[in-house]
Amino acid sequence: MGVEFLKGHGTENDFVVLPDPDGVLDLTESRVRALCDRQRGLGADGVLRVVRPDFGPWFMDYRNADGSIAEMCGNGVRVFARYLVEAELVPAGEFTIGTRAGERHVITHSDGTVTVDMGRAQVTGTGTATVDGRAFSGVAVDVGNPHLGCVTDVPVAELDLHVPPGHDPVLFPHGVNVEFVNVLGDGALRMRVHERGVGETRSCGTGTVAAVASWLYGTGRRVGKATVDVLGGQVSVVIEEETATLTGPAVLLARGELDQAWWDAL
Ligand SMILES: N[C@@H](CCC[C@H](N)C(=O)O)C(=O)O
Repeated sequence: MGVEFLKGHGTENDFVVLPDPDGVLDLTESRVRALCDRQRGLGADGVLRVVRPDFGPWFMDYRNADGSIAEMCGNGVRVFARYLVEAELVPAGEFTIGTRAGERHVITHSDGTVTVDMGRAQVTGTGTATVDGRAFSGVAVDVGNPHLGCVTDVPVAELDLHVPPGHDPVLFPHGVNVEFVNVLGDGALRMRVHERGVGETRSCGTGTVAAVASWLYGTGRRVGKATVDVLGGQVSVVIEEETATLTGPAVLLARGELDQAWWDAL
C-alpha cells in the first residue's frame, strides 16, 4: 500500500494533500520538492499534510514547493477544509483548523467556496520591492506570514516575476511574499504575486488579504473590503479592525496512491 494523496487547488494555487492522521509520514524537504516538481513529481505550489494532534483541531502542516515551512496559507486552508469535509472527518459548516499562525475558523459553503477567518492583517511598516531595476513602494503586512503589498499604476501584467523581486532583508529577515496590485475600481483589485519558497503563483490567499490591507492603508483606511482578481480566479476579502476574512473556491480534483518505492527512494 503506497502513500495516499489528493490534489487540489484554490484559485489555481495548487497543493498535494497528504492525509497523515497519526503523524507517521517522514515528510522531508527532498520529498516535498519531488512531490511539487512539475516534471518528476505530481506538481504543486505546496504540500498540505493533514495531521490529527492529541488535542485541538486538525492541523495543517503546510510546506512550500522548495521544502521550506511557512506559517500560513490562505488558499491551502480552504482546500484543507474541503478535504476534511469530503473525507467526513468533520461535518460541513463551521469548524476550526490549526495552523502555525494559530487556529483559523472556517465556514464551508454549499457552492464549493470556503470562508476563512484569517486573523488580524497587521501593517508593520513600509518597504520597497524591485523588479528589473524598477522600484515599487509597498506596505509590510503580517498575515501570520510576511508580505509586502505594492499598489502600483504599472499594469501588473507587464511585470517579469520569473526572478524574485528585490526586498529589504532587514525588514524581512525570513523572506517575504511580494504582491503587485492594480486598483480596478473602488473595492476591485488585480494582483500578481511572487511567493517566498515557491516563485510566481496563480494566487496567494494570504497575499490577497495583504493586498487589500495595503490598498486600504494607502487610502488612509483601516477597514474595508474588495474583490481581488488573480491569475487563477477571484476571491473576496473583508478587513476589519481585529480580523480579516477571505472567501474563495476550494477544489479537490484527484486522489490516488504514491508508489511506495518512489517515496522510499527520496
Ligand atoms: N499560497 C499561500 C501562501 C503560502 C506560504 C508562502 N509562500 C510563505 O512562504 O509565506 C496562500 O494562499 O496564502
